[in-house]
Amino acid sequence: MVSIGTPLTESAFRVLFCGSGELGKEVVIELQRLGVEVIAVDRYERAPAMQVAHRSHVINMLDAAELRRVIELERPHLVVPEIEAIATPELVKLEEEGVRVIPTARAVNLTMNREGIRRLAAEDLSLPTSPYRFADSLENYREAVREIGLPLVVKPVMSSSGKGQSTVRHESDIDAAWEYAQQGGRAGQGRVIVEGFVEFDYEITLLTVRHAGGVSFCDPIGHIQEDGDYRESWQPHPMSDLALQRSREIADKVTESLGGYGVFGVELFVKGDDVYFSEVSPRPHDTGLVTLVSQDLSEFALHARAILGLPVAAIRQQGPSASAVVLPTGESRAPVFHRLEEALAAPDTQIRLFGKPDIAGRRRMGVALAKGEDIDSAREQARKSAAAIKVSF
Ligand SMILES: Nc1ncnc2c1ncn2[C@@H]1O[C@H](COP(=O)(O)OP(=O)(O)OP(=O)(O)O)[C@@H](O)[C@H]1O
Ligand SMILES: NCC(=O)N[C@@H]1O[C@H](COP(=O)([O-])[O-])[C@@H](O)[C@H]1O
Ligand SMILES: [Mg+2]
Repeated sequence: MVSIGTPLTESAFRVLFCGSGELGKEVVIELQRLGVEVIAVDRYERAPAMQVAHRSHVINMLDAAELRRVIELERPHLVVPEIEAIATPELVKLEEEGVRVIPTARAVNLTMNREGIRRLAAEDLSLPTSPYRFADSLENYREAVREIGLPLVVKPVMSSSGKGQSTVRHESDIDAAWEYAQQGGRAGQGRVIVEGFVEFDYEITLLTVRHAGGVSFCDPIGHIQEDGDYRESWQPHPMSDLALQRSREIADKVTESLGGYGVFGVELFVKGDDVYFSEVSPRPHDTGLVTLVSQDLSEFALHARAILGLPVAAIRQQGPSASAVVLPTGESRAPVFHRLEEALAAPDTQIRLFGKPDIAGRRRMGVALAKGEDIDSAREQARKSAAAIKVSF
């Protein structure tokens, strides 16, 4: 039986977020609607989820002692990792001491490092993936490149949103990709994964929900990535029955192995009827922002329900829908968003502005969402709406 008390009293059900970006913000809003007390933690002040939580802490989440201090101070019923860059081995220890980590500390620890999740998927679970090698010196890297062959993709083992990632198509780009990965990784001590380039027809995110009533799949989300970072997503992405069945089998296997309750974003490459596992987020996925308009229960609402141990009886897809990111480049501690009337002029269009407190270079600051007669028109409207938004710095 799940019971929820009263926020800010001794009966409160407390949830602590490690990471407070745009994805966490939407989950926090859903938890607030269920009367949960929410504590938001991140490395900087006024992060998006902090602005809708009951209170917040600013710490270096990669520092094990700091992470432990905040969790012991707040004594949350659940700890919800929202980004990868956390001292996950400390979460494993805390879990052994009785702290509940979503979905599990092992899942968070394995997926924070590309090596952990890739070896689990390819070697333990025998799921199809791109060919891969790991390297932590320029010499080993060059050898890995020779073994895999061009074209290939180089990524720091610890990075996300495409940071430090490059595709190598020509001999002359090999060393530059190593250098770029050295600068782009976080806390990875220079280790990289070298992956054979998969010439896929399309790629999808299969949102998979593990909850008290079993496992549910959302309709597949198609997306476009540039520089390893998402630009547009849409749902439902058309697929053959066989490719969809294989996708669900892969998603079920990998999420079952990771265990726990919550939403997982299973990233898959599809070529014909062949499906390759790429990676998985043990949390809502950025491409799943489209579910804010495409489903009756968004991926954020689903995560909230699942982690609380509540059932998900059905997920209703509500027609062709799309998202397009608002991704400005500039320098500011108080950016301003203009021409919102134009962005919202068309019916069935919404925007989210994340409220990030500053920008230094390129940063995702918002998203446009649209429904349409078909996927093409939904995508066109989402792109138009995102492009209409002008940012001043
Ligand atoms: N082996 C590969 N073959 C072809 N394309 C790839 C390969 N690996 C990555 N990509 C492309 O780069 C994108 C980003 O890669 P990946 O998901 O591994 O990076 P990431 O930094 O973890 O991104 P995010 O955190 O946004 O998921 C993929 O969605 C895909 O478009
Ligand atoms: N692909 C992972 C992803 O989209 N994560 C989302 O971006 C935030 C970091 O944004 P920032 O880099 O602008 O601070 C994270 O907190 C999370 O919400
Ligand atoms: Mg990815």
